Amino acid sequence: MTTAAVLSAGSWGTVFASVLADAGTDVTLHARRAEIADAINERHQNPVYLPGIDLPKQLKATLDVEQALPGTDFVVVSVPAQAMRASLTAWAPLLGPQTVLVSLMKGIELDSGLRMSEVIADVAGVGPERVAVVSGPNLAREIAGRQPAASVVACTDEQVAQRLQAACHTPYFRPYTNRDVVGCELGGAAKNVIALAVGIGVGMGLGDNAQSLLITRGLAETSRLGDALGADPHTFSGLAGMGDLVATCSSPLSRNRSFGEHLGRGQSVTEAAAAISQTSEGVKTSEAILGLAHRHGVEMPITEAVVQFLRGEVDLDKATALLMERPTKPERHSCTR
Ligand SMILES: NC(=O)c1ccc[n+]([C@@H]2O[C@H](COP(=O)([O-])OP(=O)(O)OC[C@H]3O[C@@H](n4cnc5c(N)ncnc54)[C@H](O)[C@@H]3O)[C@@H](O)[C@H]2O)c1
Ligand SMILES: O=P(O)(O)OC[C@H](O)CO
Repeated sequence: MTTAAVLSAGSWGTVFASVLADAGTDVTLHARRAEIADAINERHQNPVYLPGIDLPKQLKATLDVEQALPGTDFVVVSVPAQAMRASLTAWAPLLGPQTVLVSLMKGIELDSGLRMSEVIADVAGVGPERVAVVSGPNLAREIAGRQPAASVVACTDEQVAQRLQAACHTPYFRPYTNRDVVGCELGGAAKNVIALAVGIGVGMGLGDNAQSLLITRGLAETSRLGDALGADPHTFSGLAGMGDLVATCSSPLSRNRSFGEHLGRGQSVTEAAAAISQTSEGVKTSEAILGLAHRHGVEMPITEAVVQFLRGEVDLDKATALLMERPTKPERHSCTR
């Protein structure tokens, strides 16, 4: 039987662990709080992150990472992107020599500009063939209700991707494989920034035309950066690109879009963070992506406007003007600079 440990028991970690369990994988979920571990083991619920949702009865939770990790086929990491390096540094000594590490995270490390799979490889000292990524239009609460969804399992080693695909394939969760780890991770991280922008627009009372503008040109600027980073341009029209962008920008379940809505209604970043109270990766990842864009000479005007607004350098009217008053130009294929 395939075995997996999932670190940790937030929204997506809990739901992806449930998917693995429903797929027949033997899963242990690591929780940081006793109330969560006990509720999962005794009542099959995670009352903090997924109140009212019934989890698979075979899903086990533990507070003891030394019990969860040793000897597992997959170690799945699902913590906020900016906390990943420190968390994995503590867990790395417990990893087995064959274990494949799986990132569920959709962020870029702020200080280094590294993607999560790069941070994992760096901290765990493993090659790219032992690091996989799961990314796609996967709003945790819908999947917790076993509503149909698809995703992408990306790894440079196709056989590793296929093993993970089999370990998480259920009647309601359909994973595709892809060898383009760069494109899948960038698509997942950048869509959070665009979802912030769309949410801000919604909060300001802007209509569907403006939302479509941000989504479409957001995909264009993401594809430009992907081109510079060596991603496969086709990835951005797939589930980890356009698919996730549309789901996140359209759904009231998205924390990033909701965070943006609070900002668009005039709340501060601190007030919006308090209102959402869960991970909204786009806030810090916007800075990281803009840093990458500058380093590679890529124009990302929507990301730039989001960053300037979050830094308090421009207000919403000025941010809107920055985007709308840019020089006009032909609409080109999205991955041409
Ligand atoms: N929720 C979703 O629908 C969803 C779907 C796909 C991908 N993701 C991605 O998964 C990642 C995790 O998101 P989430 O929704 O589970 O977030 P969450 O806020 O629901 O849970 C975060 C988890 O990380 C833990 N944590 C928080 N700070 C930590 C720290 N400093 N060190 C170690 N652990 C810490 C928390 O205890 C919690 O278990 C993010 O990168 C997110 O973009 C989320
Ligand atoms: O709630 P968000 O904004 O973190 O988005 C969740 C998932 O990434 C959607 O695929």
